[in-house]
Amino acid sequence: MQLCGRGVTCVRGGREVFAGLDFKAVSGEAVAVVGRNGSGKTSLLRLIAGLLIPAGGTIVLDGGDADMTLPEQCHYLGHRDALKPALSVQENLSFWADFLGGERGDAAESLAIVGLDHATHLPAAFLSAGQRRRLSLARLLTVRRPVWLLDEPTNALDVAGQDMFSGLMRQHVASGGLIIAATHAPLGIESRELRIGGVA
Ligand SMILES: Nc1ncnc2c1ncn2[C@@H]1O[C@H](COP(=O)(O)OP(=O)(O)OP(=O)(O)O)[C@@H](O)[C@H]1O
Repeated sequence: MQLCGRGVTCVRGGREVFAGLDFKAVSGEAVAVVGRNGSGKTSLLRLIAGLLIPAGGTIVLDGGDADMTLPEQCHYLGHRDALKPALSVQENLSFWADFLGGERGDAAESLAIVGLDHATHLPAAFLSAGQRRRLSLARLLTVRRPVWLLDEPTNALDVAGQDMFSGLMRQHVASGGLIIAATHAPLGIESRELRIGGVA
Protein backbone atom coordinates (compact mmCIF):
# COMPACT_ATOMS: atom_id res chain seq x y z
CA MET A 1 0.00 0.00 0.00
CA GLN A 2 1.33 3.42 -0.93
CA LEU A 3 -0.15 6.86 -0.35
CA CYS A 4 1.15 9.30 -2.90
CA GLY A 5 0.62 13.05 -3.22
CA ARG A 6 1.75 14.82 -6.39
CA GLY A 7 1.88 18.58 -6.79
CA VAL A 8 -0.67 19.13 -4.04
CA THR A 9 -1.73 22.73 -3.57
CA CYS A 10 -3.75 23.96 -0.64
CA VAL A 11 -5.73 27.21 -0.60
CA ARG A 12 -7.63 28.32 2.48
CA GLY A 13 -9.74 31.47 2.73
CA GLY A 14 -8.45 32.52 -0.69
CA ARG A 15 -4.81 32.33 0.45
CA GLU A 16 -2.30 29.76 -0.79
CA VAL A 17 -0.99 27.78 2.19
CA PHE A 18 1.36 25.50 0.21
CA ALA A 19 1.80 24.58 -3.44
CA GLY A 20 3.21 21.73 -5.49
CA LEU A 21 3.77 19.44 -2.51
CA ASP A 22 4.98 15.92 -3.33
CA PHE A 23 4.88 13.25 -0.65
CA LYS A 24 4.75 9.51 -0.23
CA ALA A 25 4.06 7.10 2.62
CA VAL A 26 4.14 3.33 2.35
CA SER A 27 2.82 0.42 4.42
CA GLY A 28 4.76 -0.07 7.59
CA GLU A 29 5.90 3.54 7.77
CA ALA A 30 5.19 6.56 9.95
CA VAL A 31 5.64 10.03 8.50
CA ALA A 32 5.92 13.04 10.80
CA VAL A 33 4.66 16.23 9.16
CA VAL A 34 6.58 19.15 10.63
CA GLY A 35 6.64 22.89 9.98
CA ARG A 36 6.01 26.20 11.66
CA ASN A 37 2.60 27.27 12.98
CA GLY A 38 0.26 27.91 10.07
CA SER A 39 2.43 26.07 7.51
CA GLY A 40 -0.46 23.74 6.65
CA LYS A 41 0.13 20.50 8.59
CA THR A 42 -3.49 20.16 9.70
CA SER A 43 -4.65 21.24 6.26
CA LEU A 44 -2.57 18.47 4.66
CA LEU A 45 -4.14 15.82 6.90
CA ARG A 46 -7.60 17.17 6.09
CA LEU A 47 -6.82 17.07 2.37
CA ILE A 48 -5.81 13.40 2.63
CA ALA A 49 -8.91 12.63 4.70
CA GLY A 50 -11.13 14.21 2.04
CA LEU A 51 -12.30 16.97 4.38
CA LEU A 52 -10.75 19.62 2.12
CA ILE A 53 -10.44 19.64 -1.66
CA PRO A 54 -6.96 20.29 -3.11
CA ALA A 55 -6.71 23.39 -5.28
CA GLY A 56 -4.28 21.38 -7.42
CA GLY A 57 -2.54 18.03 -7.65
CA THR A 58 -3.62 14.52 -6.71
CA ILE A 59 -3.63 12.28 -3.65
CA VAL A 60 -3.93 8.56 -4.38
CA LEU A 61 -3.77 5.37 -2.32
CA ASP A 62 -2.37 2.44 -4.32
CA GLY A 63 -2.74 -1.11 -3.07
CA GLY A 64 -5.58 -0.41 -0.66
CA ASP A 65 -9.13 -1.73 -0.90
CA ALA A 66 -10.19 -1.03 -4.50
CA ASP A 67 -13.86 -0.88 -3.45
CA MET A 68 -13.29 1.92 -0.95
CA THR A 69 -12.38 5.57 -1.32
CA LEU A 70 -9.24 6.94 0.31
CA PRO A 71 -11.23 8.74 3.08
CA GLU A 72 -13.04 5.46 3.84
CA GLN A 73 -9.65 3.86 4.52
CA CYS A 74 -8.44 6.68 6.77
CA HIS A 75 -8.86 7.52 10.41
CA TYR A 76 -8.62 11.26 10.92
CA LEU A 77 -7.95 12.29 14.50
CA GLY A 78 -8.07 16.05 14.79
CA HIS A 79 -6.34 17.94 17.58
CA ARG A 80 -9.75 18.74 19.03
CA ASP A 81 -11.34 15.56 20.34
CA ALA A 82 -14.63 15.06 18.53
CA LEU A 83 -16.73 13.81 21.44
CA LYS A 84 -20.35 14.27 22.40
CA PRO A 85 -20.26 15.59 26.00
CA ALA A 86 -23.68 14.23 27.05
CA LEU A 87 -22.91 10.69 25.87
CA SER A 88 -20.97 8.25 28.02
CA VAL A 89 -17.50 7.00 27.12
CA GLN A 90 -19.00 3.76 25.80
CA GLU A 91 -21.76 5.57 23.88
CA ASN A 92 -19.23 7.90 22.26
CA LEU A 93 -17.23 4.94 21.04
CA SER A 94 -20.38 3.20 19.75
CA PHE A 95 -21.37 6.39 17.96
CA TRP A 96 -18.03 6.51 16.16
CA ALA A 97 -18.10 2.79 15.35
CA ASP A 98 -21.59 3.17 13.81
CA PHE A 99 -20.62 6.36 12.00
CA LEU A 100 -17.40 4.95 10.55
CA GLY A 101 -18.86 1.52 9.76
CA GLY A 102 -16.80 -1.41 8.54
CA GLU A 103 -15.15 -4.12 10.56
CA ARG A 104 -15.64 -3.48 14.28
CA GLY A 105 -13.33 -4.61 17.05
CA ASP A 106 -14.16 -5.21 20.69
CA ALA A 107 -15.05 -1.81 22.20
CA ALA A 108 -14.53 -2.98 25.79
CA GLU A 109 -11.07 -4.26 24.91
CA SER A 110 -10.22 -0.97 23.14
CA LEU A 111 -11.26 1.02 26.23
CA ALA A 112 -9.17 -1.25 28.45
CA ILE A 113 -6.13 -0.78 26.21
CA VAL A 114 -6.39 3.02 26.40
CA GLY A 115 -6.99 2.85 30.16
CA LEU A 116 -10.63 3.93 30.26
CA ASP A 117 -12.27 0.66 31.30
CA HIS A 118 -13.03 2.16 34.73
CA ALA A 119 -14.97 5.06 33.17
CA THR A 120 -17.18 3.46 30.52
CA HIS A 121 -20.42 4.96 31.87
CA LEU A 122 -19.04 8.40 32.66
CA PRO A 123 -20.34 11.25 30.45
CA ALA A 124 -17.57 12.50 28.18
CA ALA A 125 -18.13 15.99 29.62
CA PHE A 126 -16.51 14.80 32.86
CA LEU A 127 -13.34 13.45 31.25
CA SER A 128 -9.99 15.18 31.70
CA ALA A 129 -8.11 16.40 28.62
CA GLY A 130 -5.87 13.32 28.62
CA GLN A 131 -8.85 10.99 29.09
CA ARG A 132 -10.65 12.66 26.16
CA ARG A 133 -7.57 12.03 24.03
CA ARG A 134 -7.47 8.40 25.16
CA LEU A 135 -11.12 7.98 24.17
CA SER A 136 -10.33 9.39 20.73
CA LEU A 137 -7.48 6.90 20.41
CA ALA A 138 -9.89 4.04 21.21
CA ARG A 139 -11.58 4.80 17.87
CA LEU A 140 -8.41 3.71 16.07
CA LEU A 141 -8.64 0.31 17.71
CA THR A 142 -12.39 -0.27 17.53
CA VAL A 143 -12.68 0.41 13.80
CA ARG A 144 -9.78 -0.97 11.78
CA ARG A 145 -8.54 1.34 9.04
CA PRO A 146 -5.09 1.15 7.44
CA VAL A 147 -4.27 4.88 7.20
CA TRP A 148 -4.01 6.84 10.44
CA LEU A 149 -3.99 10.63 10.06
CA LEU A 150 -3.11 12.08 13.43
CA ASP A 151 -3.00 15.74 14.41
CA GLU A 152 -0.80 16.32 17.47
CA PRO A 153 -1.79 12.87 18.75
CA THR A 154 0.13 12.97 22.02
CA ASN A 155 -1.33 16.31 23.17
CA ALA A 156 -2.51 16.05 26.79
CA LEU A 157 -1.24 12.47 27.21
CA ASP A 158 0.83 11.77 30.32
CA VAL A 159 4.09 9.81 30.04
CA ALA A 160 2.34 6.45 30.49
CA GLY A 161 -0.24 7.47 27.88
CA GLN A 162 2.48 8.43 25.43
CA ASP A 163 4.16 5.05 25.95
CA MET A 164 0.85 3.25 25.45
CA PHE A 165 0.22 5.20 22.26
CA SER A 166 3.75 4.57 20.94
CA GLY A 167 3.04 0.85 21.35
CA LEU A 168 -0.23 1.16 19.42
CA MET A 169 1.47 3.03 16.59
CA ARG A 170 4.27 0.44 16.45
CA GLN A 171 1.71 -2.39 16.23
CA HIS A 172 -0.18 -0.53 13.51
CA VAL A 173 2.83 -0.06 11.25
CA ALA A 174 4.12 -3.57 12.02
CA SER A 175 0.81 -4.96 10.76
CA GLY A 176 1.12 -3.07 7.46
CA GLY A 177 -0.68 0.16 8.33
CA LEU A 178 0.69 3.61 7.70
CA ILE A 179 0.67 6.75 9.80
CA ILE A 180 0.90 10.40 8.87
CA ALA A 181 1.09 12.61 11.92
CA ALA A 182 1.32 16.38 12.25
CA THR A 183 3.47 17.10 15.23
CA HIS A 184 5.66 19.66 16.98
CA ALA A 185 6.96 17.04 19.43
CA PRO A 186 8.80 13.77 18.73
CA LEU A 187 6.25 11.22 17.55
CA GLY A 188 7.46 8.46 19.84
CA ILE A 189 8.24 5.92 17.12
CA GLU A 190 10.70 5.79 14.26
CA SER A 191 9.40 8.10 11.56
CA ARG A 192 10.38 9.87 8.38
CA GLU A 193 10.09 13.65 8.35
CA LEU A 194 7.99 15.57 5.85
CA ARG A 195 8.67 19.28 6.26
CA ILE A 196 6.25 21.77 4.79
CA GLY A 197 6.46 25.53 4.50
CA GLY A 198 10.25 25.81 4.74
CA VAL A 199 12.41 25.83 7.86
CA ALA A 200 10.57 26.93 10.98
N1 LIG B 1 -11.21 27.63 7.80
C1 LIG B 1 -10.19 28.39 7.42
N2 LIG B 1 -10.37 29.47 6.64
C2 LIG B 1 -9.32 30.24 6.24
N3 LIG B 1 -8.05 29.97 6.56
C3 LIG B 1 -7.82 28.91 7.32
C4 LIG B 1 -8.86 28.06 7.80
N4 LIG B 1 -8.31 27.08 8.52
C5 LIG B 1 -6.99 27.30 8.52
N5 LIG B 1 -6.68 28.39 7.80
C6 LIG B 1 -5.35 28.94 7.55
O1 LIG B 1 -4.58 27.96 6.87
C7 LIG B 1 -3.21 28.05 7.29
C8 LIG B 1 -2.73 26.66 7.67
O2 LIG B 1 -3.40 26.24 8.84
P1 LIG B 1 -3.12 24.82 9.48
O3 LIG B 1 -4.04 24.69 10.65
O4 LIG B 1 -3.18 23.79 8.43
O5 LIG B 1 -1.60 25.00 9.95
P2 LIG B 1 -0.72 24.09 10.90
O6 LIG B 1 0.61 23.92 10.22
O7 LIG B 1 -1.43 22.85 11.27
O8 LIG B 1 -0.54 25.04 12.16
P3 LIG B 1 -0.22 24.76 13.72
O9 LIG B 1 1.21 24.30 13.81
O10 LIG B 1 -0.40 26.11 14.33
O11 LIG B 1 -1.22 23.76 14.21
C9 LIG B 1 -3.17 29.07 8.42
O12 LIG B 1 -2.68 30.29 7.91
C10 LIG B 1 -4.61 29.21 8.84
O13 LIG B 1 -4.90 30.49 9.32
